[in-house]
Amino acid sequence: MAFFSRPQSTAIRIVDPSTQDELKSPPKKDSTQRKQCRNVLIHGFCKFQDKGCVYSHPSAEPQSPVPQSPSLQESRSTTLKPQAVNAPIFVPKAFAATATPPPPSAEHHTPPDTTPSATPPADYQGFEALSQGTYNPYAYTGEEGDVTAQMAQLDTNFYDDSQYAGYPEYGANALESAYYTTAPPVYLRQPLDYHLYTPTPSASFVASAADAHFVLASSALREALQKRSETIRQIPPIGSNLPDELQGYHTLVPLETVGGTVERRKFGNWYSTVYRAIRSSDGLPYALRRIENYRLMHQSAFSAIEIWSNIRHPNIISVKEAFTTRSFNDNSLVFVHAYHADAQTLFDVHLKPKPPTMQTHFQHGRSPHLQAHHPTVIPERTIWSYIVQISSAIKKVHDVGQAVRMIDVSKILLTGHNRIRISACGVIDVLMHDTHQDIGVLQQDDLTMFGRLLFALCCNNVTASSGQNFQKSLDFIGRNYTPEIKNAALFLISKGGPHRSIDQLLDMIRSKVILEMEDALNGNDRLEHELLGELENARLVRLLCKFGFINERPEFAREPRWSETGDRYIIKLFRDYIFHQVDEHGNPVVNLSHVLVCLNKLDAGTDEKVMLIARDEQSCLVVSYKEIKQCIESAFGDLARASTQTKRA
Ligand SMILES: Nc1ncnc2c1ncn2[C@@H]1O[C@H](COP(=O)(O)OP(=O)(O)OP(=O)(O)O)[C@@H](O)[C@H]1O
Repeated sequence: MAFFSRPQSTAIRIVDPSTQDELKSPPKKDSTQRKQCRNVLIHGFCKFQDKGCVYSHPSAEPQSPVPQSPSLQESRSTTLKPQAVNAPIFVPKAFAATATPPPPSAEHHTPPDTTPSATPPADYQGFEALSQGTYNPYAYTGEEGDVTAQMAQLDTNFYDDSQYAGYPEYGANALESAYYTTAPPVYLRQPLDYHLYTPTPSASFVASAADAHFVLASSALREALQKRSETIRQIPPIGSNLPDELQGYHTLVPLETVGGTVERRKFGNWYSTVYRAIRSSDGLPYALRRIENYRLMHQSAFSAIEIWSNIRHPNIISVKEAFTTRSFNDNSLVFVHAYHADAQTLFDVHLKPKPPTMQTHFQHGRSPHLQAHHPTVIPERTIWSYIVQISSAIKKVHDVGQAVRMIDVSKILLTGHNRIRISACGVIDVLMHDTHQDIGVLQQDDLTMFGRLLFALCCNNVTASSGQNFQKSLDFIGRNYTPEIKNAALFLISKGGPHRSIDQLLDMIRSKVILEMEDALNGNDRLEHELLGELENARLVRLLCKFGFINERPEFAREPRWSETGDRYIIKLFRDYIFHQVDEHGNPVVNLSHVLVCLNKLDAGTDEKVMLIARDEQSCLVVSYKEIKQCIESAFGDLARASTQTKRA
């Protein structure tokens, strides 16, 4: 059985190196068997002697004018010398299996023939190409079979096709066609290093440390998203006396303080309360708006909900459904909307009087006493952003022949950084179903309500557009904002004719719409940038899962060969090396950085060596991360194959 095949080489006894004979490196290929390099004959030296030229170079010493690069020298000096540990060369099973290069495949290993009919003699192609700056050592086709074999060997050692089998988009062919179709000939197939974190664009192009108009700075964005998750998982307050279940929704949590001394505002003529609830069928949170004591007279009132449930717009809170219920011990009407965790109304954000602060007086060194909050003027850019977003939402609704009917500071929610959405859509349509009104008139009302909202936001006062405040508010807007804002507010609030439309407003503010689009696209780039940074999060989990599958399988508990020899033994010792280290006092070392460093190196398959010590401390193994990676791939492959065989049987 494949699982139990005995490894070719395993443990090395720890012995005194001086007592051991020096081991010889494997003999190199006899260069005299190869043709002599013509460069040496013609020029007396070959520039490419150490750079891939496969011909023989009899006098090796001073003839190469090209000094060896430090990195090359270094990599040679750091190459494992088996003598150093006085041990035979360790060849793990998986490695040994792939050590013999497979027959060269034309598709992958033969260098593409780039030269058309008038090809210069093969031996001189290198110089020609060099003079043209396109030198490719592997296109030096004098002994193509030899080069191809070398490439095949290199290829096999660097890259194992099977590890990408599950990822068609990472497949070697896909990569080649994606990256190299128009490129000049390649010497080696370079797989995408998908185990490496891809560098994100320079901070000077995508500034993730600072707030963008629609996206917070990277750290603040993460914090906000964490807080949202926390909010979604908040449990209902004890003694809230809410129904356990409501038409397929459970775990109701009120989103506003109710009862006690809290003054309740009315939704039209009715009291309403908003809850977050979890829908049983999909386990997701939704916002439930309950209208208390409302008796629905006609089922046809819900027809508007059907229309609203089909409207999708980034500035409208989507409508899911509506139903009546007696679960609250009254006749309640419930509207279900999309839930946006941590959303706040524009009233709460900008207009609500804030609690008094003492900060100013402390700063001036005077005795602290409470200072009333003075509302701050909302920046013009923010006002324009709100205007464009609300206009866009209104346009969508008017285009489908509906009216929003509720554009108010208490019904527009701030759901993200400068992102607003109109909430409670469809509610008035149901509540006022019996009062028939012309849709054109309702759409004109939308514009007027929009104008009032603009006055309220610019002047920090919900009654800014009312009779006695109107002139003062207009002056205030004139002093604090550009004339364009004032014009837009006047256009919306004025009793225009029936031709006043949202399209006219959009024409007036075209330049601001473009600005908003720029910011939205920049926000998109920022989010892609953030996503790129998170893309490879799963790779260490994948590795740990493989460890979990391989280590200590109970069905092999009585089979010492499963874990005590071969690849599995190396994996077991490596697992000890990562997780089970102890300090000099025998206490466990719990060092997460060590774990992450080891797993990252393992995933990358680096050439760095580690010494793995047997549990009895009588023997050790010196293996590279690359070899351990191959052991894991091989052991996991055995398991994966066995699992599919069982299924087939
Ligand atoms: N879809 C939603 N997703 C998340 N939170 C919401 C949603 N709809 C409303 N809320 C939150 O519920 C709370 C109450 O909303 P509501 O519309 O009742 O506002 P209000 O200021 O209490 O107005 P009202 O006078 O109508 O009671 C607000 O804090 C709002 O942020």
